[in-house]
Amino acid sequence: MADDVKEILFSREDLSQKCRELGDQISRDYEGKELVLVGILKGSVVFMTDLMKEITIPCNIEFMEVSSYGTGATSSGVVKINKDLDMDISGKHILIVEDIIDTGITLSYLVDYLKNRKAESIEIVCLLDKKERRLKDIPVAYIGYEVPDEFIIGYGIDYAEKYRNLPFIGSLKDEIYKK
Ligand SMILES: O=P(O)(O)OC[C@H]1O[C@H](OP(=O)(O)OP(=O)(O)O)[C@H](O)[C@@H]1O
Ligand code: HPA
Ligand SMILES: [Mg+2]
Repeated sequence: MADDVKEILFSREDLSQKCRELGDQISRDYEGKELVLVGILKGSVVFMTDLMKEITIPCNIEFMEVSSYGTGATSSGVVKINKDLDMDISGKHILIVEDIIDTGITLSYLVDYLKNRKAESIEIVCLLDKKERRLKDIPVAYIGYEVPDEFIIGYGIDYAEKYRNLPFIGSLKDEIYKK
């Protein structure tokens, strides 16, 4: 699996430090508010578990499962909701926890989808931002790192369902996905 990595972009240590920084900032910003973290499966699974441990104020956690990439390296453009929220989010402060924003199609669809549920606020924390490829503009309140226009894997993020269990974030060798 590690042989398929072109370059390690963020180490285990970098990522744990980044979660600490984001957790501190979120804890300050949401002090006294009813915070619900909404992890977007599957990609956000590792980021969500690391980030939530660094948040020092009370919060609920929820998950949605959303997909648009399938086994390819480009967005299908069609966002599929495989699992919706379990709780009523009216009056709550929603913080969507996402691993990567690329075209922006997934997050803009999601925010639109959740808009009429009477949440007090809806914001996004996204670990990685691949700015160069953006097709849909969407404001992201908290961003971990900017990444180059490479196919990213590891720390929950897959190519065709593989590499999610790598403990670091890297780019995938071109020959693996540009066939
Ligand atoms: O900004 P976009 O171009 O929409 O891309 C970002 C989305 O793509 C990936 O999800 P994917 O559809 O691969 O599902 P997964 O999280 O289960 O891997 C990633 O986890 C984001 O949700
Ligand atoms: O670079 C990426 N890697 C994996 N999944 C993704 N979904 C959007 N961009 C990416
Ligand atoms: Mg994926």
